[in-house]
Amino acid sequence: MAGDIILRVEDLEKRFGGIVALDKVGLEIERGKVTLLIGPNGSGKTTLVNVISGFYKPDGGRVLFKGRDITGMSPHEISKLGLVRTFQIPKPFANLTVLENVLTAADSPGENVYLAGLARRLWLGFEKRAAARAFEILGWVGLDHMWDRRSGELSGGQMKLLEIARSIMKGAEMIIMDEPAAGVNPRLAGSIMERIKYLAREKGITFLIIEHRIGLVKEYVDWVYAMSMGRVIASGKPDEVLNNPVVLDSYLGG
Ligand SMILES: Nc1ncnc2c1ncn2[C@@H]1O[C@H](COP(=O)(O)OP(=O)(O)OP(=O)(O)O)[C@@H](O)[C@H]1O
Repeated sequence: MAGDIILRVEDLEKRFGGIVALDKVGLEIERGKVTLLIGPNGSGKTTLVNVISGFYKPDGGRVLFKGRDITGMSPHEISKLGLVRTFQIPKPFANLTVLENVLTAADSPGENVYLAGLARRLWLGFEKRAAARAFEILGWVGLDHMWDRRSGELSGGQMKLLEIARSIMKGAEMIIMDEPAAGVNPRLAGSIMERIKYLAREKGITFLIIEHRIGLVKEYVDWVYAMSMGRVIASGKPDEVLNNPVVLDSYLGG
């Protein structure tokens, strides 16, 4: 794939006892695109994103983000560099409003501010900027009209959009998402994917998504990687990969 490569994975290996979960996996993700990772159960998709985002240490190979070797860094360090994995919003956060949920994802100005004795003035300035930024991001995901609603009142689909908003507030340039279309009806799944596509096209945010409901998402993605038994078995434009006999066989075999 040509273009600006934001993430490169080289010869990644991960074993669990005798199981080879990743067998020299390599891939390239282009900036500002939506890339879909598919494969039958147990093919290594979750292990791959766990290694990329720092939750597992690989047994071999490298992960390069924006040209920098991030292999073996902690999830927190990786997230600070702009590669963020979304997670379900924790239960206690359901009582916060939509805006508060986005604000809690912001980086505070840090301890030095307090030590400087200028705390209050700087803090207020920070809060004002953070609130303006949070509103802007809520607009991008189409939740700005719900800013003062309790997050617990949101639908499953809106919660997914809130997860994305929190990631962007954290400074994400690339977002890894597990099953954005899971548990939402097909029409809503389409509107979530429409937003993801918009954020990629218009805001330059890169997405890597794992999704089992391929039919619902394929029209919104730019590139597909297919895995089977710990290896990448095909990559290309969605229709090419999804009609590839090797890929179809891997699902039948699984
Ligand atoms: N923590 C672990 N300990 C032991 N084996 C694991 C662990 N995580 C994954 N595996 C094994 O590694 C292989 C790849 O699993 P992985 O969960 O990455 O696949 P997947 O493609 O994400 O599957 P699914 O679509 O079902 O989520 C499987 O054989 C799985 O049993």
